[in-house]
Amino acid sequence: MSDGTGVAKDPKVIDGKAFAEGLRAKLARQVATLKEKHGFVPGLAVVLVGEDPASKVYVRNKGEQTKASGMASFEHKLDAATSQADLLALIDTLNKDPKVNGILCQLPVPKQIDPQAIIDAIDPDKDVDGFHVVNAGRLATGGKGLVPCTPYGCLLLLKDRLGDLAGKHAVVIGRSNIVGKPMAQLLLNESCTVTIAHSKTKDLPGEVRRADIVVAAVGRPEMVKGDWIKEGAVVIDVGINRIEKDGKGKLVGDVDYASCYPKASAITPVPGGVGPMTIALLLNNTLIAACRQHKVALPE
Ligand SMILES: Nc1nc(=O)c2c([nH]1)NC[C@@H]1CN(c3ccc(C(=O)N[C@@H](CCC(=O)O)C(=O)O)cc3)C=[N+]21
Repeated sequence: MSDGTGVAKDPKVIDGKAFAEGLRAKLARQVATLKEKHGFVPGLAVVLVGEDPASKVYVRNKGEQTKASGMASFEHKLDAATSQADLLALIDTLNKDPKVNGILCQLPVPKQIDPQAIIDAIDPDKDVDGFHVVNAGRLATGGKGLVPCTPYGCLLLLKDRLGDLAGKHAVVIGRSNIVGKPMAQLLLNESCTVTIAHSKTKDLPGEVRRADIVVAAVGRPEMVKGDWIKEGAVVIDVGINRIEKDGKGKLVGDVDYASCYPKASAITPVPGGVGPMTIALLLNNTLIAACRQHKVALPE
């Protein structure tokens, strides 16, 4: 396979960037269809309070991609000293605005604000992060909700590689509400046998060695080592860690790529793996939310 640069692509490497580009091209066509047939475009509101470095990268990429897909982007950049009451008032306005179909408040928020209060305040039907308890409950009970973007993106990459996931043993490392828990739910819904490992897991390398699918979402740079990986396993790296290496800033995942690569049958790189998928699925969730709010079918 070639990407036009003359450099052959490594088939072992799961190209999340290319997959996300394909998704976004499809989204742009769907958005165009909605505009033509139904006279509306999906709208996404992103709220950023203060300046978190990880959120800034995310906001920059997202803003460009929202507009490129033909959707409406509403950015609200608030001062780091914003009170919880003021933020809740903005969320209330966005909940009531019919042009806003999706709302995302960047996390983390400054310490005077309780993130749970913000998540609880967002209309579940506009909760494109899928963090609201109603959406977590729908995912857990097989209902029609909005699925958190990062695990959703990981699932699409896995299904693209493996097809049917039924019966696979999946080990999810990390138990956050944002990635680990919803990832485990999604894999369970695909009939995987799922283990959720975490900081208190007794023999983490031993647990990971049994996995056909490894999803690493702990936020610890290069923690998962090659000798933990069963020959032929598929490795999905959710981590985005900025580290200093040889005096330079570098982006690494939760997986020690160099040692895991030879063992895996497929592996996601950082950057260019799961990260771009998160944004593509955010736009996809916005499209889904908009279609439901307008009571029209999702275009082909
Ligand atoms: N309510 C909320 N929802 C989120 O989903 C959320 C959030 N808050 N706060 C911040 C984190 C971070 N996050 C990223 C998503 C994509 C990339 C991404 O596109 N990464 C690229 C580029 C990375 C780079 O070049 O720095 C890659 O991995 O290839 C990064 C980071 C979403 N977050």
